[in-house]
Amino acid sequence: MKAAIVELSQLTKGFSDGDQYHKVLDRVELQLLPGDTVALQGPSGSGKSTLLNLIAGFERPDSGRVLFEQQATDGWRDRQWSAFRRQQLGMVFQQFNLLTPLNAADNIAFSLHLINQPWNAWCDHLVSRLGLATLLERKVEHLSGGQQQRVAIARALAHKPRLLLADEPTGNLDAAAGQEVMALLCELAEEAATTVLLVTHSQACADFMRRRWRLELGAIHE
Ligand SMILES: Nc1ncnc2c1ncn2[C@@H]1O[C@H](COP(=O)(O)OP(=O)(O)OP(=O)(O)O)[C@@H](O)[C@H]1O
Repeated sequence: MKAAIVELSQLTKGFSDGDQYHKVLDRVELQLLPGDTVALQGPSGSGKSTLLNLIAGFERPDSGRVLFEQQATDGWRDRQWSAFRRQQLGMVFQQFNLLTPLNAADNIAFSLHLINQPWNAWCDHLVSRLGLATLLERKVEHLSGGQQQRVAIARALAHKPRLLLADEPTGNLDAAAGQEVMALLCELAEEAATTVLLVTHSQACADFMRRRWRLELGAIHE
């Protein structure tokens, strides 16, 4: 059996609201294997984004562990989390989260700039497959939602990360644009050998993934 890219072990996380503690994740166990594509679904407020935030290091667990490629992250400082995100992680969000003063090309090059790498043949391939060749000089705020999400996918995969976290990537798109974005995301993640964990409320979107998990009452069910 291949070693997990990400493993959550007995992971518990909750939030305090006044003097009430509200447990969101309760001793969650999961493993994402190399090449996995997984849809994470569940009711609103069940903790899907919280789980992604724990894997990305934006939140810290109350107890339990996040392991990345068998390395425990418990002792990581902010600097190590930043390096991990720059080098190993790609992220795609519902709201695109592009750098709006910049054009499409500079947004895509941004991930490479953070690790001191130049634009390369893989970036040209991403641009070509995502249909962005004629849009590279355009400010991203002047692009349509579908075009912006295609730029976001190129940015997320430009450095061939080990793991792609996608949070409702089609949430702001119509059905046709959503299907197109999902097909490209899957194709390019596979070419980059990137493991995908995708949060979605859309069954059509989840159907693009090979595995499906449901998060409910703090626990994951496959
Ligand atoms: N930083 C925070 N402080 C306090 N409570 C939080 C925080 N982040 C999340 N929560 C709470 O944790 C619970 C899970 O939130 P989360 O956003 O992870 O759910 P979700 O499954 O992604 O929901 P949705 O599908 O609606 O996006 C919610 O009750 C939310 O209010």
